[in-house]
Amino acid sequence: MLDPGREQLDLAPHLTHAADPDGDADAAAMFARQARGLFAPLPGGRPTFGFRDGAIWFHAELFNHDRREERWLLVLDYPLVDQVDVYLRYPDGRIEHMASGDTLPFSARSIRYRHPNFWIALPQRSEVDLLVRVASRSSLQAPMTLYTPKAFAEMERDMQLGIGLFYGILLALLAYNLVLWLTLRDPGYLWYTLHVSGFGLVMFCLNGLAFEYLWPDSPRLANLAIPLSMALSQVVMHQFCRAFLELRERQPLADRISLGFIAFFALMGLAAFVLEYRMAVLPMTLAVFPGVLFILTVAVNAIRHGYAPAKIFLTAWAFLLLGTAFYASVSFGVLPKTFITEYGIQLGSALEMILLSFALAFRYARLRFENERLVREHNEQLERHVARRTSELSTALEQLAEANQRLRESSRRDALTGLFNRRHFREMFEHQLHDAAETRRPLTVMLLDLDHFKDVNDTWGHLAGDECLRWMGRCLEETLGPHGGLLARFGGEEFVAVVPDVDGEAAIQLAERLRLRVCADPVRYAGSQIPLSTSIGIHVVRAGDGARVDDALHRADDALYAAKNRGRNCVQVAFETSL
Ligand SMILES: Nc1nc2c(ncn2[C@@H]2O[C@H](COP(=O)(O)OP(=O)(O)OP(=O)(O)O)[C@@H](O)[C@H]2O)c(=O)[nH]1
Repeated sequence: MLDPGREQLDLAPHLTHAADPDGDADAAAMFARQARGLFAPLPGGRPTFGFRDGAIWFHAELFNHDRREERWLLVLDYPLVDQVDVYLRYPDGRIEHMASGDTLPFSARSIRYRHPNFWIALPQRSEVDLLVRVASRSSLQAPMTLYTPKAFAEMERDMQLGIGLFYGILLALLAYNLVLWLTLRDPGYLWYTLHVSGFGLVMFCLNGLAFEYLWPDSPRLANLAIPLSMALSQVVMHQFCRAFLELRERQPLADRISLGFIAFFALMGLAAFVLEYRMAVLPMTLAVFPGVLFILTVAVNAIRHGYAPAKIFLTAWAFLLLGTAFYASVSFGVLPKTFITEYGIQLGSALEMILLSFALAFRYARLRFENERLVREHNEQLERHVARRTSELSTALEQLAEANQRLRESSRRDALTGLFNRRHFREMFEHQLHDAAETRRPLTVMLLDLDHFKDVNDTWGHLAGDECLRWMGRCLEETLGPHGGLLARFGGEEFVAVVPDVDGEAAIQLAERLRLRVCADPVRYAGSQIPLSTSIGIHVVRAGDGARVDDALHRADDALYAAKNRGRNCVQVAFETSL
């Protein structure tokens, strides 16, 4: 009864049905069967029959009480039905026939809509017999609704918004992650993009939109697209999980099982070209559930092993499963039909895709941090290594500098007495002469020679002689050192000293003190006491003399020679020297 004010009517409670296993009965025969009362109520009140050969016929008697609405739209709310034939028998015996379904071109439909639909004329206050024949190689379902044009437009408006939102989200995620993949080249993004594409394509086919928009003139492609898109979506879904959860490295056994699923779905996809529709779709549909359970298990396992990105991954999958459970519970009458429950799969999968995109970003960030940490650690290690090497090098350089310094010093010193050697003395003396000339201050040059030193060697031996030379050095340092004297061994048993700022009597007294110091105590060596004496020649260099090193030394040497001639153990001032 289409009462006044009624805008739409779900036909399921009003339908009876009869099976036609061979699918060859015609409308006249079925009208006759119905008249004989051979049509039965729907099993469980639902027009759902699973995979069935042949056809199912449905019957309803329609009576339009509404004065205004004579034109109604009959919609079969299931897009995958192969063939739908609608017969209307009017009171005058006239029978009208219309056909639709995805074995016919899309243009055969009454209005351009993703579900098969038919305009039905229902004259006022007359009884019309509705007979519908449904045949399909996919699951046989025939949920039918009658709409007034206004009710259909309003219902469809809401539906289009929901569908648009769903595919909009999918497309945005697809484009965004495709760009990310092109930029970052992380395979996870590629498999995610393909997963979204595969899933989107399946939904597009199942919604009937692929037939409407992609291949409206190819019923063959519309039928082939379902198993192909299923196979593709499952292959990339498993591949995405493998890549995201890093199964090859983290769970090798699960990785092999995953590869098994991929091989199965890939083969079934190929087989869809040759196998009958049902043979291809049924095994795949059955394999989807263990596949999903498997993914849940490996995700839980990954979390248990401390792989943090798997948490978001699992949450994403939980949303999809929850959405699917909502949808299924409406089908089984457990939950009421609301926006959330009816569009559970779409909502769940949209949330799943969004969360998976977050999961990918999280995983990528984690990989980047891990990389940065490794690089940082490596750099720190390198820096420590370089610092250690640098400190070793600088220590070695310091040691080398010290050794060089020692070497330089030893090259300046006489090994026996520790005084400067002759070569270094000449350099230093030259500087002193120069400074003295500039500052116009005097310098006293003393040349000393041990007396009869040959006898010392001959009597007590060379080692005793060496000890005497060392003693002589000490006497020089003790006596002239405090006066800033430049002291050197001149050669053999000869010594030289240059004392600055000393001249005249002071110079003679200083030399006398030195001479007396040398002969005051005998040198003690190996139980022997060796008496020593020295002769000293003095020359005083004055400012303005213009004296050179050799001149000064010659003069002092002459004085020394004179001291020797005077009988030794005495101090002699050079003749030309003016004290
Ligand atoms: N033990 C020792 N003797 C040295 C060294 N250098 C030179 N002599 C000795 O010093 C002696 C110098 O002797 P002479 O030049 O004859 O002079 P002298 O015996 O000191 O006599 P006068 O100088 O005339 O008093 C030589 O016997 C050299 O062998 C040395 O490094 N060690």
